[in-house]
Amino acid sequence: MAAPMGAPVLNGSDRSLEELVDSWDGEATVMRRARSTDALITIGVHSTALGPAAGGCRMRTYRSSAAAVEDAHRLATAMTSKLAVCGLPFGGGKAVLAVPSIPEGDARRDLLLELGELVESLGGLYITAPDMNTSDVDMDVVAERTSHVFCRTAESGGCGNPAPATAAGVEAGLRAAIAHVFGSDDLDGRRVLVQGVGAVGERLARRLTDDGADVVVCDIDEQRADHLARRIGVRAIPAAAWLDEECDVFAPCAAGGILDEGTIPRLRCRLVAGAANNQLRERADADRLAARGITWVPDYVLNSGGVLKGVGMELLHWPPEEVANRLQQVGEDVASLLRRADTEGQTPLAVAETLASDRIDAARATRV
Ligand SMILES: NC(=O)c1ccc[n+]([C@@H]2O[C@H](COP(=O)([O-])OP(=O)(O)OC[C@H]3O[C@@H](n4cnc5c(N)ncnc54)[C@H](O)[C@@H]3O)[C@@H](O)[C@H]2O)c1
Repeated sequence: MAAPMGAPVLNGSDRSLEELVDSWDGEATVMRRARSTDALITIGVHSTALGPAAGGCRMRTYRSSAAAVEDAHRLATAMTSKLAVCGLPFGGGKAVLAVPSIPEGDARRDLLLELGELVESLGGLYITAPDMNTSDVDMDVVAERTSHVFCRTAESGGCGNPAPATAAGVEAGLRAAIAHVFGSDDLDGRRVLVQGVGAVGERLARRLTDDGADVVVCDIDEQRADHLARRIGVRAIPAAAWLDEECDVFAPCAAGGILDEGTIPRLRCRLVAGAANNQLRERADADRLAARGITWVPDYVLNSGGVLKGVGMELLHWPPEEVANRLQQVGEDVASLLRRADTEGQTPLAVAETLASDRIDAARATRV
């Protein structure tokens, strides 16, 4: 699966496929070589303790099949925690479409149909949705082969693009975290650096600007950041300068793995709260942040708005007002998580992990 020059490739670790499958604590690793294109379809089902495994379908380029499986495992594991913390009756899963380059036209359609067939063959064990490089329009195609899919287009009866709901949930949680750290949720003049102004980051930057925050944006696509900055009247900085920018809040809304032993000592903020999945390179990074006195809101607690809307509307048939309430609830969840972390002298990550595992253990206990 050689990648073309210039395509962003995820390398993964050097572990073999066998090691990855043997060492994962998930329930199932499903792999299928696509018939139509040079692609590997892999689905990680991490846990069905709370219900069928739900989670998005990521399309991207990987160095190897092992790197793709590793990503599916990592993302599925995070979905288990996200859905458990949200209190939703679903487990965690994730699909990865590992492609040499992002397909368009018929090749894309054929690949999505094959994903639909694979999902259908699992009989409801896993329910798919959009993720990186896939959209609600793609989910309409997947739905031609399976009913186990959510976040289809509004025209097809789905909830549409989840990004606006994700951004709304992030803002609610971010305000609660600001109140916790700074003593007031007033955004007026509060400097927030938004890294990545794609589907979620752009919406978050707009919302925060409307509410009076002093927003600074950056993106590896520097033209995108500059355009947005001009349109909403904020400042853009070069993507590489994110560690040099002094701010109250750093809101990562781009890639994962950005917080590690190299970057954490250089952060110039008191709070890190953003939408990006898997922000920590390793678990110990939560302790490194705490040791520096920086409050970090676990990403899967803050970025649950999209899944709350998709699952709520399409799988649990919540009315619109219930969806809106649940998005605001992200703020209350973050506030109570941060309070508990302070009271118990634990990191917010440790508290979120306990919350998730308590819910999963309680569900297992009632089944026995
Ligand atoms: N879309 C959702 O509803 C949703 C839900 C939950 C979590 N997330 C997570 O939030 C993050 C953003 O999602 P999105 O849907 O907005 O993605 P997107 O692809 O629309 O936007 C990502 C943006 O980040 C930029 N970017 C990538 N790497 C960068 C880097 N190193 N520095 C600066 N900018 C960089 C890209 O150029 C792009 O503009 C991802 O980590 C995603 O997994 C998204």
